[in-house]
Amino acid sequence: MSNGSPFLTKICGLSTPETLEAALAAGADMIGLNFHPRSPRYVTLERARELAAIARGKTEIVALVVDWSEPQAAELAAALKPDWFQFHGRETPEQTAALRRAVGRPVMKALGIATAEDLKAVAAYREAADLILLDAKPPKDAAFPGGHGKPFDWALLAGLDPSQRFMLSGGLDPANVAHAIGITRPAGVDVSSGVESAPGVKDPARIAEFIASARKAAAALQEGLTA
Ligand SMILES: O=C(O)c1ccccc1N[C@@H]1O[C@H](COP(=O)(O)O)[C@@H](O)[C@H]1O
Repeated sequence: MSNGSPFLTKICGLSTPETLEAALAAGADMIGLNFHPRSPRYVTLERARELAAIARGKTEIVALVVDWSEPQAAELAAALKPDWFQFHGRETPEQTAALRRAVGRPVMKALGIATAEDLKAVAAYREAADLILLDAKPPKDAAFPGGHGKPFDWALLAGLDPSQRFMLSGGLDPANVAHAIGITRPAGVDVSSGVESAPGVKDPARIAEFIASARKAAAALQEGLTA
């Protein structure tokens, strides 16, 4: 659980003004714009700028990229001016640090978790990234590395250094997010497919339900911790 910092909710892969407005109305702390071309949530720079103009100052704008070079990422930083970058590929700790220097803003680094062994990688990113995002690993034959709506075994996180701040993602949805928060005590939660009616099609009602359920569970946990 985050040590005193506010609990974060992130709705990722928004691609229309209507669903972005739904995320804002529901109180999303972060919204993700997905620049991975093979994703069903992919947005062009033009569309991203349109969405960012609506979102700026109301929520934190996160640009999601996969295995980009430093010049590519710096160019997007200048063109979009997101508040955060999310690196969701195979970026090493050194590449993550170099990318953070290149974009000049906070970064979150996604790490795939399938076994206890995978947790060993987390410590190496502690200095390189501002936030760690623990996600499920993609299926073996997947065309893109995230957004598959599959959870990992949350009990594995009992083996994580308790001082490690992280955001949880992978297969979260309105029905399971409270349970996931209770088990893993994350600093925040990130969702994409769990608030969709079809791949890439966000559902405003599910977005509202997800955020309300996550906030309620985080508040209950916080109360329990401070009582
Ligand atoms: O959502 C995508 O299409 C995507 C594509 C490439 C990299 C990451 C992607 N999404 C991220 O994956 C996790 C989990 O998503 P889900 O809730 O299981 O669908 C989330 O962090 C998204 O930001």
